[in-house]
Amino acid sequence: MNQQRRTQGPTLRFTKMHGLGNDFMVVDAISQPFRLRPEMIRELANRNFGIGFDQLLVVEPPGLPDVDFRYRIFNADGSEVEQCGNGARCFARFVRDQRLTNKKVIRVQTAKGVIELRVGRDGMVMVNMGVPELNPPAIPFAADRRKDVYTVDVDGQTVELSAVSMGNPHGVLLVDDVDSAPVETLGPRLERHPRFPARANIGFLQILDRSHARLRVFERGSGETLACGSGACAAVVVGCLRGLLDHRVEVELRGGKLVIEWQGEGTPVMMEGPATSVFEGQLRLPGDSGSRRRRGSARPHKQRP
Ligand SMILES: N[C@@H](CCC[C@H](N)C(=O)O)C(=O)O
Repeated sequence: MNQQRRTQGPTLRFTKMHGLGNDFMVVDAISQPFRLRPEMIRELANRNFGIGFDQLLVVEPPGLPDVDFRYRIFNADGSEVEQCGNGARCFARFVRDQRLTNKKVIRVQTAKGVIELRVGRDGMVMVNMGVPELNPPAIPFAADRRKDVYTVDVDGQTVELSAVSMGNPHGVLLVDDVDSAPVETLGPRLERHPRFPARANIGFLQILDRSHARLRVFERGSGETLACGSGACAAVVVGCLRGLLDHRVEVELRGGKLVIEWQGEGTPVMMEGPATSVFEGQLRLPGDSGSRRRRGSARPHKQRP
């Protein structure tokens, strides 16, 4: 019995959430100790053998003055990344649901700077996603000068795309119809294309009219997701720069709709959308003895409007 206790490590409380079907395991690392290795994150992200999620979000105390929290993001493949739009909305809902703050405007430190989140009365969350970066080395994207559209060679096939960073790197391709777009074939090749030295999220954008678009995103480190918030912001920036979209656009993703606003170069992109809690759970992590067995329990989450 004692032996068994020693092989089981500490328990970890978490909340399963999603933003339009882009799903997350969210961990409060303020009130409980938390450190996971990349292989453990991959195991937990597995949809058959683990909890299953696109990203892990970790809430930590702030490391800067005038900031409420620090928020870290890990893809399903265990890589730590700079930005997550849907995650930011879920983060805002999480810190209020868990009573870590009662503020309506929350300032959060991410790996790429501070973002501001505003929780509305209707439960919708508005995120200031910051000013998009279009300078190739800063994205990072390999090009000798900045252009709105780049030509990229993918195994002998010429592909036209735009490149932008929303804190994280995005490539955006215009397509006639997202349903038949080559997301599964071109997505992974472009994600790891040498011209994106830090890899990239690849969006396939269909323009419906000047204020409506459809989008599918093959995400870096997670594969195609039902929605990508930073991808929707990047797509609207690209659509505006190419003169195809107005300043306020409803973007339809596979999991639902986001409203994105961008007033043009040098201004921040605003994103508005929902954040949903699904259930709360508890895991027993493997102990130091190397036992890889996990035990868990979960209870459905009561929704607040
Ligand atoms: N789902 C996210 C983006 C998550 C990070 C991304 N996969 C990356 O590697 O940059 C969103 O809603 O923005």
